[in-house]
Amino acid sequence: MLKINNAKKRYPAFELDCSMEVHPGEIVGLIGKNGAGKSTTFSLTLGLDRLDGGEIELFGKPIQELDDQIKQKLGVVLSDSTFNGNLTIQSIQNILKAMYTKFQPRFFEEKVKAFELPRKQAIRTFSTGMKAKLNILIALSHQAEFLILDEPTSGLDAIAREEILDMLRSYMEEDPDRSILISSHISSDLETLCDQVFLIDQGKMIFHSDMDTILSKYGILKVSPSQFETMDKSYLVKVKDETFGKVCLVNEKQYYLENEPELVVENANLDTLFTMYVQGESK
Ligand SMILES: Nc1ncnc2c1ncn2[C@@H]1O[C@H](COP(=O)(O)OP(=O)(O)OP(=O)(O)O)[C@@H](O)[C@H]1O
Repeated sequence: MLKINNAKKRYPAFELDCSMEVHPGEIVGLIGKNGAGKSTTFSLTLGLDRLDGGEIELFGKPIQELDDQIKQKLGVVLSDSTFNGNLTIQSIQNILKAMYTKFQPRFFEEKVKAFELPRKQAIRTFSTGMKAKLNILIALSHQAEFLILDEPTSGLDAIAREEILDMLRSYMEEDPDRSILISSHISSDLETLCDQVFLIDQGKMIFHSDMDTILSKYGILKVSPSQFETMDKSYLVKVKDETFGKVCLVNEKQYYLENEPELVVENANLDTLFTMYVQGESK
């Protein structure tokens, strides 16, 4: 679906060099703190920015050859993407109908109603949440094979976020070959949705794993300085100083549960893993 091989972008104060893949049937999450390079990766993937090196292939074709046929197969939400603010949902629907051969008017109208979005009001008057809902509806409205979603749930309350995540799950269930690449600041959203997760920091991919491995293997140990001195460090990935001692990220929590019963082993989630990878030190 998508293959990014050492894609490079150089700005005066930032350099991106990243590789990642999205296979058919996968939901892949991209996490990174503000300014890590997520939006730059998305822009390069869509050919909106010029590559300074490396290769990107979408549907098996170099991104430089992105044509209308491929664009029909993509559903996109970009953080700054929106239609002209004077347009209404009514007029946007007409535009989408003309743009996409597989535009689904019934789906679009049903969801507009379900989200209680006004059809005849200029979209510049919409709240952040209303705009976010509209953007995701637009991306889902033409039976795309691949969704590329940069922060699609940003600005949404918990209930609306869950509705969007459910829509994405239904979208995947309709066709096993569909894929999603999604970024979010809200790790819990990605945790319940994604099959694979990539972590980007300062323009580089610093971690990649499938979600099952993260949840089943990774753990957090909170240890005193003396416990840290004596503990087995074979599966220690990152360490961070805290007032009580150290927080340790380990990638074989079962080993510590079985062999170091005096240590408290907590499950790692995407949030803790992200924090430890970005703020922690390697052993
Ligand atoms: N056109 C540009 N010119 C110069 N620097 C840029 C340009 N676009 C992005 N950058 C820089 O590239 C870096 C990465 O930005 P990017 O928007 O990709 O981060 P991000 O991970 O999407 O952040 P956020 O979560 O805040 O949206 C930032 O330091 C940003 O200032």
